[in-house]
Formats: sequence, structure tokens, C-alpha cells
Amino acid sequence: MSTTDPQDADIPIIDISCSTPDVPQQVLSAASTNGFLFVKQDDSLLPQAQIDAMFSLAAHFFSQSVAQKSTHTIHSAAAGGTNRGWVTMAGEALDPSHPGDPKEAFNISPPHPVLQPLPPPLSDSSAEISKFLASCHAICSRILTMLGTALQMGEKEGGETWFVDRHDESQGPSGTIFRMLYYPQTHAHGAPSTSSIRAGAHSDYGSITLLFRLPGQPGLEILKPDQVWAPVPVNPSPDLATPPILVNIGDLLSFWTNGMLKSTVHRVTFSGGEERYSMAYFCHPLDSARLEAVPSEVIKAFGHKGAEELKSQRERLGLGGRGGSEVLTAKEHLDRRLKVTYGLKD
Ligand SMILES: O=C(O)CCC(=O)C(=O)O
Ligand SMILES: [Fe+2]
Repeated sequence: MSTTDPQDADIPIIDISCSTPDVPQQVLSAASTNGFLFVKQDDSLLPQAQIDAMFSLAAHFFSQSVAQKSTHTIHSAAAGGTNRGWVTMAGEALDPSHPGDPKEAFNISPPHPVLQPLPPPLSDSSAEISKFLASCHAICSRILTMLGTALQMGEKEGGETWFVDRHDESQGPSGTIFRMLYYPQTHAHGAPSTSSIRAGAHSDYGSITLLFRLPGQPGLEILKPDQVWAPVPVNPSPDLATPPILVNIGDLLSFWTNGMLKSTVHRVTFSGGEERYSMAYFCHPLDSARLEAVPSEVIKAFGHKGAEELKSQRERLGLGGRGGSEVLTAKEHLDRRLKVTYGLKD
């Protein structure tokens, strides 16, 4: 696999704050081409100051000692349980066929109704974190509604809010998780400096992901259909004062749409001494949501064109053993993925 010119990622920038009728169609088109789109940053969606504040908070947290960070180790009771808390260097492998990723993370789930226990300095900013998560969810809901509109979801079955209804956090628990990510200087932290892979090749587990990155800290690449890795620029347009939010489709929306929406494989790669921060909001449906085909004429017309891709995706994710067609719930699906990522035993 080779790497090509940045333009090759071919990801459109869409202004979802404007509600002209063509916007849902643009979102669907991007979601079913590369599975990636840039959402133009707009303070009415999420003030830039809030994004900046979260990055500062993350930098402060990760700068602490291992002893300070490990009081809230991932999956521990102190951190609020499964998939919450601090992931140490190489503590997970997004591509399980490779060693652990040389990065750290801190996972925060949305308040139910209060936030999980947090260590300093995150604990001093609970209100800001909750506000940020709520804004992220509102952006995801807007995109999910647009997808419902463009897919012409059956009115009798719920219409354009079909997806949003299944992501209504007031109705129960979900796998939604916000991750602060830190990719330290590899040579300074004893990680393997020979590899430039900082987050192994993977597709995201949930419905949609919002990714926040910093100017001057590239590294994300997507795998194009011709098996070429294409870099995704942090800011794709000189006209934009701040980087847009990168949105990508996860496995669940791909399953849900018979493979019409693309859950594209991506990775983070960069070599050498630089450190890098990013933040990802992984939006998941309610745990109880069933991953069955959705009531959409558009998906029906798409038919089984995505079947091959979906089959290989199921195999890649180790889901083939259930006959390939058994309907999973969102929670069953997520539990399987987390087990593989963290190397958890039954
Ligand atoms: O750090 C990044 O830019 C992307 C990370 C990512 O793809 C993930 O954590 O799922
Ligand atoms: Fe990802």
C-alpha cells in the first residue's frame, strides 16, 4: 500500500448549520462514498473556545505522572467501570494483529445523570466537559437526522428521526464515549520508535465519530477502495480560520444500511519526535438498539450491492461465526469489539 497526494482523500466540507434542502443529500453522498466528511466549524454548533479548552485540559491531564493518571485506570471501579478511564501507553491495539498502539487515552462516557468519577484536573472541569459532550451529541443528532431525511425513512416507522430516536440518551445506556487521545514522542517514552503506526488500521465501532485535531498535527490516513492510504489534512481549505470537525461513519451505520454507508478503515501514522493530540466523540446507539435493516426505500433500491463488503467487514471483525445474518444488538456488537481491542478475556 502506498501513500498519495493529500487531495486524494477527497472529503467534502459541508456546512450543516445551514438547513437548505440539498445539505442532507450532500451528507448522504459523502457518507456513502468515503464515509468521511468535514463539518464546517460554526460557533452555533460548538464554540471554538470550548474545543480549545478541551485540548488544553487534555494536555494538562496527560502531562501528569503515571502514578497520578493510573488512579483512574481503564475499566476500574474508580473510573466508573468498563471502557472508562485512562489507557496507558500500548494499552490497546486498534489493529489486533499488531502490538499495542503507542498512545494514551482517557475515556469519558456521557453523564447518566452525573459524570463518571474523574481525576484532577478533569474533575475541576466537569461542567465544561458535560457541556462539550452535549454539544457533540447535538451535532451527531443533526447529522443522523439529515441521514434519515436523505434516506427517506418510512413515515410509519418513524420517518427522518428513525436514527435519532435510537440515540436518545434519555432512554437508556449507550456505548457513546468521548476520548482524549495523546500520542507522545515515541523516543522519549520507550515505545518502539521503529514503527510509524500510532493507531493501527481499524474502522470505528459506533454510528458516527466526530474527530477534533490540531493544526500542524497531521497523521490520519484513510484506506481508499484501491487499497492506497490517503492522508486527511487537518484543515483542507485555506479559507477556513479553524479546522473543520472531521466526521466519519462507523460500523453500525454500515450494518444498518446494508453497507450503503461506508465505515472506512483508517489509521494514524507519523514518525519521529513530535507529539500529537486529538479528541474523538464516538456516538453509539442505545445498547438495546437492534442492528437490523432500516425502513428506507433508498437502501432497498441499493439492494445487496454492499453485501460483499459487509461480509468481509463481518469476517474482519470476527462476527462471521453467527451465521453472518443474525441480528445483533448494539451492545452485543460493542462488547465483541472492545474485547478484541483491549485483549479482554471472557
Ligand atoms: O487520532 C486520530 O486522528 C484518529 C484516532 C482514531 O481513528 C480512533 O481513535 O478511532
Ligand atoms: Fe478511528
